[in-house]
Amino acid sequence: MVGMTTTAAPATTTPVVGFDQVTKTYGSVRAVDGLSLRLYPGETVALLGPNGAGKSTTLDLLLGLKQADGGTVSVFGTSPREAIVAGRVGAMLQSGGLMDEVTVAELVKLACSLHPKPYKADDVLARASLTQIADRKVNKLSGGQAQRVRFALATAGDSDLIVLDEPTTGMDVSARHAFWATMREQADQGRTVLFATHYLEEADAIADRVLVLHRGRLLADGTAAEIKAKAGARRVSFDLEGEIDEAGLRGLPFLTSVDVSGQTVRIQSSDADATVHALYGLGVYPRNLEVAGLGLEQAFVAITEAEEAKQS
Ligand SMILES: Nc1ncnc2c1ncn2[C@@H]1O[C@H](COP(=O)(O)OP(=O)(O)OP(=O)(O)O)[C@@H](O)[C@H]1O
Repeated sequence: MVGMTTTAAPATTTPVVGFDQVTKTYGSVRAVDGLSLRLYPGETVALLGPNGAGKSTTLDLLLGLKQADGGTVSVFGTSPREAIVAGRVGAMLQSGGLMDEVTVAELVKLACSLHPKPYKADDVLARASLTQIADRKVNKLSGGQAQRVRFALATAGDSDLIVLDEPTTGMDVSARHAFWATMREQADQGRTVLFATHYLEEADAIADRVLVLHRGRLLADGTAAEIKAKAGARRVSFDLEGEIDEAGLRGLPFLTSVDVSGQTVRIQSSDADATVHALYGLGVYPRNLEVAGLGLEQAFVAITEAEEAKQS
């Protein structure tokens, strides 16, 4: 696993979230498998993983919506339930149903009235860009607008931990930007933000720590840069003239993938220097040669595929 996060937390600091050897099974499926992790104040943490990796189950355990079969889950040193009752946790869940027959403003006011440390409803509406549609019935909202209402409910009061399960699904580009700008403000004020996402570019841009889950286990834990470095591979692209000997290219050492499109070749290699050296050995002369590190998305695919290969 990638080395621990760069966030230096003193050993005496009570973690915001503590998972200690946590396991959760559904029948024969181990959704969470001996998971241990600690989150500290002020961290913005992205939880990544392929479908079925256990992200939602992890968040449900953390919110006390599901009980672990083994291990312990603590939030601010107490049980999830106690932390939630104390108003320390705001959450936005993937499939959280919204009451239908009420207006956006009524629903947000209700959430504020239930929060132990509420914000003013008008401020919550404004922050989620809902003021214009405050009088609209919740069942008349578009998918992206409904997401913004869920976001408003998660930020109805002054919580220290904000948990978001795929928060920007369905939001358009400007709604996403506004959403993450607000989340940055929340983190800058010392709150911990934990979000599960399939948008790796969001994780790369927003998170200062990235957790990669796979089959309920933590495969990597570090900054986005550390995760990219862990994948090790590099992208090499170049143009060739004339007929391209694809079979020859596929025989190059250290390759993890080859893609030929027209006269352009894109490869991934775990040792780009050796691969390029061998390329010249084939007697071909690459033009416009570029070597670059992996993006977070490619690194994520490389790490999870390598794990799949190990297990199969
Ligand atoms: N209530 C349930 N009953 C049975 N199996 C479940 C239940 N909830 C989740 N699972 C299984 O547990 C595993 C982890 O599911 P989970 O929803 O936590 O993954 P995820 O990483 O959030 O996936 P996705 O990215 O698709 O949302 C999957 O194999 C899933 O099928």
